[in-house]
Amino acid sequence: MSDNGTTNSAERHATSGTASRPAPATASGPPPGPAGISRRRLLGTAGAAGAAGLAVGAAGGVAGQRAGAPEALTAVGATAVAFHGRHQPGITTPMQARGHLAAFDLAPGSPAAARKAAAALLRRWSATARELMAGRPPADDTGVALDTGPSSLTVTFGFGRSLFDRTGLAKQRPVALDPLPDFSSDALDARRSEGDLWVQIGADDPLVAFHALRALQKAAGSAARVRWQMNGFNRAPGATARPMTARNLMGQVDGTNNPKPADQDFERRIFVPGGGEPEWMAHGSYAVVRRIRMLLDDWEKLPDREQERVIGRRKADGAPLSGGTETTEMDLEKTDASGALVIPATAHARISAPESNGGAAMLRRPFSYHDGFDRDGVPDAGLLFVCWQADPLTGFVPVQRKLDRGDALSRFIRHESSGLYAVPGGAAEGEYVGQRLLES
Ligand SMILES: C=CC1=C(C)c2cc3[nH]c(cc4nc(cc5[nH]c(cc1n2)c(C)c5CCC(=O)O)C(CCC(=O)O)=C4C)c(C)c3C=C
Ligand SMILES: [Fe+2]
Repeated sequence: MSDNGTTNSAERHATSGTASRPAPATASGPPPGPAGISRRRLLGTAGAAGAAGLAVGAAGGVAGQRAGAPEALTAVGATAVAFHGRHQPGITTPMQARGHLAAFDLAPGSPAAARKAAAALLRRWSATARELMAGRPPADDTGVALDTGPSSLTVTFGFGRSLFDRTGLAKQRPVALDPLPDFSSDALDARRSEGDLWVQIGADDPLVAFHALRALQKAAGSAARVRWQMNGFNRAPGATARPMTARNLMGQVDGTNNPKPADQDFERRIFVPGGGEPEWMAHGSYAVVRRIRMLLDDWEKLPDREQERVIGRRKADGAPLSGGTETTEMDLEKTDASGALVIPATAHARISAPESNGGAAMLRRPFSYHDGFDRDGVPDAGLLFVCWQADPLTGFVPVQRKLDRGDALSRFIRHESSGLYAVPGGAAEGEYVGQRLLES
């Protein structure tokens, strides 16, 4: 990261397509002003995000829009992501420090009434998300996020398979929403899976994230009830000296080989094309959501050398066991003096690589979670795995099938819940998310 906040191509390559974010404005460079950050640095940060293809509003202007808010915020608080755009926010946006995932079920009613209620709800939710993402509190505000800027808040909406029958829109249901196959390692809890509507919230401030969750739940009113809800987190912006790929709760560098927005085939792999099927999903994407518990007591007994063989990458820096640095391509053919594969045949990174799956790829954008310890002190912790693709049948499904058959990591994880959601393209100004479906 250079002083003016721009990310050079080598640095961008060295981090996940979604994990890179600016260093805190106060970490280096000229001394900050009394309010914590100079205007030059603030604008530099917004400029860098814009150059990376991310939708960012006028960071410098956000604080001024709120009566009683501080005159200037740090870059963390001031960064705003645009609600309107070709794609919904929260897909290519850098991963945020805090996340909430929630599924809602529509209230019982006739298909016509349910569709009308869903349309009104998405209109209300879109308006709430747009205001909150710009740092403007809703009319009946609880005050939870007063004093903070938008803090890179994003809200993303998706539709589950069950929504289409509930609303009489079965003919509009994408084939891509067909149920995921059963996997032998699944231990799924139906009550924490699927749902008519899905909401993903991310923000770099925990109060901002909770505020959005509560505002959306209240905006649902009697139209929909929370079916399940999960809380997650990632490394806080500025916690590392330079932008670095995230680590998960097993301590691994996780996200290295994600597709990058600069890749030539990124759009094709992650987003449904305009004019694709069905039409209302143009520029949308499909999210697979899995709550994956990590069996940390077992994992942490394994020596680092063995942990590295499970993944196929070094723990310290994420470099492949075949050599080089984090960004060096894996050499899947390399053998040692005894003729054994250096990256074991069962290594997670080998089995999940596009080269092992006919090119199948997905954009992984997870949150870690920790929901406490049981009576014996066993942690309920792991990954809220969220991956994005233009079609789950050519993304998640073939890769998970292969992992299910021979991944060395599977001994240390358990898939406990699952959801598959159609996430429509971004709403244009004056539109709400999903309007093209709900008013078709
Ligand atoms: C079906 C998709 C995947 C699931 C489920 C999954 C779970 C999972 N993964 C890790 C840790 C790592 N995964 C890494 C790479 C990686 N994983 C997947 C897919 C799934 N992972 C892919 C497609 C890739 C990229 C492979 C490649 O192209 O090289 C890595 C290595 C670093 C990286 O590239 O991100 C780690 C570490 C955990 C802990 C986990 C479940 C809890
Ligand atoms: Fe993985």
